[in-house]
Amino acid sequence: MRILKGWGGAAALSAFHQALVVILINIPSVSFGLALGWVSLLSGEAADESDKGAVFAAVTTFLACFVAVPISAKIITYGRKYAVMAASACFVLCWSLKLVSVSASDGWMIGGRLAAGLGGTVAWTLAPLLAREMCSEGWCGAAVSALPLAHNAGILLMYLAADARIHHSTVIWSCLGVSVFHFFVFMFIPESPSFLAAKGKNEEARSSLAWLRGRSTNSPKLDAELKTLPPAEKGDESSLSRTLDLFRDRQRRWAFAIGFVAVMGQEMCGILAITQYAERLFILTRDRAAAVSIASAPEGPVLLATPARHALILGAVQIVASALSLYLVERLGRRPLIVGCAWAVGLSLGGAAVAVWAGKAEVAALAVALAVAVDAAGLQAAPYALLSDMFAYEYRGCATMLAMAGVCLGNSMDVIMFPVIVVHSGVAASLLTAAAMTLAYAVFASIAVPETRLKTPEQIYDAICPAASISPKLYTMGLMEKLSSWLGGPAAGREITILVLGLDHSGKTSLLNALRPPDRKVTSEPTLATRQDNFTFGGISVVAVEAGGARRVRALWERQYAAASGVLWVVDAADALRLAVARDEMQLMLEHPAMRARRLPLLVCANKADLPHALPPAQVAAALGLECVTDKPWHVCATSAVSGAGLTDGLAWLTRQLRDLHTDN
Ligand SMILES: Nc1nc2c(ncn2[C@@H]2O[C@H](COP(=O)(O)OP(=O)(O)OP(=O)(O)O)[C@@H](O)[C@H]2O)c(=O)[nH]1
Ligand SMILES: [Mg+2]
Repeated sequence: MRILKGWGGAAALSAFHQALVVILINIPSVSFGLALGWVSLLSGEAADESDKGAVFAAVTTFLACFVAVPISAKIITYGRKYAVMAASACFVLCWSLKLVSVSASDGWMIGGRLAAGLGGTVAWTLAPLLAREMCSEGWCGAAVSALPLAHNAGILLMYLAADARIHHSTVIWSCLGVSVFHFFVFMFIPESPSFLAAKGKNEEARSSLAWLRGRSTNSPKLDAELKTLPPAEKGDESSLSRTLDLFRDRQRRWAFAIGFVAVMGQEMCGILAITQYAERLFILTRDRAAAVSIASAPEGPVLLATPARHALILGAVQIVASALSLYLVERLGRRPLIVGCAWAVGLSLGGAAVAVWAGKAEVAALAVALAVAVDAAGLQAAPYALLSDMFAYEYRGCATMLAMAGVCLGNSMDVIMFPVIVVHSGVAASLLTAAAMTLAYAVFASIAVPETRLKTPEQIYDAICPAASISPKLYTMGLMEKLSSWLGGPAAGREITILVLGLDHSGKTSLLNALRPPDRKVTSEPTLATRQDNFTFGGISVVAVEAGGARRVRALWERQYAAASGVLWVVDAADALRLAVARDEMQLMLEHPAMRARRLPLLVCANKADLPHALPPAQVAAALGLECVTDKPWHVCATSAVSGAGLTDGLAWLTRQLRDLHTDN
């Protein structure tokens, strides 16, 4: 630890702790991969069974998942940590039963599969939730995407064990050892800070966050992130009422529908079956090729390797690509990855189908390998990141649970449908079906899937389906995207007054100008008294009252205080010398009798962030003494009125706060 602290300070320690947590929360997913690999043809359990037996084995495992979804929903209400441990406990049971089944009847084996299904579902529902809650912004997409990587690693490990002909009981004992070890190690990992904050355990949340971010518990640097944690939940709301609440809001409903189809659809597209039944596919491909080539070339077809090795190569390709997806999902974003990969996988599978028809075994193998690689590099992981981005803490759990039920359904259909098509209509038909389904998914993704990386749920909802009160004619302004829209007159519903304050020359008029369509922009002369404008942010009608910041007109600010529901405080982040003046003015404003002890959201724009010497938001917050502001929710964002950058995030925060105030009152 000391080495890490010396080498890169808190950042290195934080990266180490977060990586450790991501690995540990995904160990049960590795175990699930191992269990599925064990069920597959290569590893033994179903090796002596007929086609029907192998399908039955996989279906038993997946059907157990349906039972596990409501169980998972219940366990996570007691704690994320206990749920991860429960997942490992299921795998301890699974491997123990499989150990008994080596020398006993099939009943034990089926029990083992059910336990794997239960543990696997708990692991799959928890890993994206926990990764999102424990990792910092900018890393959590990659952390969520580690789930398919862990799953693929489990399958590959089992394939390797089978290829190396390791004895069955040695394999089972090793798997059992991993689950037991994980169960005990996880006891020492802190609980999710979001979960603790939602339970009102703020001190524990602080310690947990401090450990995750590699800082001491009294570090002021934790304050900003602590403010983003969910507030303490009121009462014991059941999962069912939370789920009903999820569907009550039109925007959330749409977001869920898109996330659900994105997650379930990619599971249904056939890659699982194609990898799980890879060996069988390659045998059939080889036989088909042999039949064609016997007629034309007596020496037989050229094959890259044995069918079992083909499956192993596929597993290796998949794992490398899954590792790459961790980088791509943060670098490229969710949408380009989902859309691009869906088209590429669909076309590769179509190519593979044609190659099988033409009897080109090697081309088919390469096309399938390409499809598997592209699928693992993006299509498998990115929908999970998309789904977890779409919901705030309170709905993320039930949205993930419901999506997991869809995943179980998708997987079950996958493992039932594709082998049946292979047996009745041939490999080419099954590849063609998978290609058609993936291409249909690609069309859906191209039309419906939004970009969600580094966006708040409100921003995502506004991109998917603007709130009813927003004019359908949205004004799009470069990076501003669809967040803000201009309405000529007051929108329907209650209007909320936001004061736009700050020293002269800080950029108040320019920032509001960035939200106006070209024909409504005002000249950026110093504002003399006040200027009033109507805007709609995220469905809320806002009257923005901008007051001139020159010294002689600051005395007029207080006339506006009583009507204010929120404050947008603009500072020139590139003018360090005047920050002290801005601080004093802000203190005066906050201590005014009409403002003191009122729970008004305070959004501070650290403006002119485009200038080279602009201070980052954390330094602006420190210079303004924001840590002493305890009676108002506050947030600092770096903005540039020139490009509009940063304004979207800040306004989304303000909108969320205003919406909360609006619903509380
Ligand atoms: N580079 C850069 N310049 C900015 C930015 N925002 C505002 N400016 C410039 O700063 C100057 C002052 O901007 P205004 O928007 O008029 O400032 P104000 O806060 O409204 O000033 P008062 O009305 O006098 O209180 C103008 O020349 C703007 O072009 C920014 O984000 N980046
Ligand atoms: Mg002005």
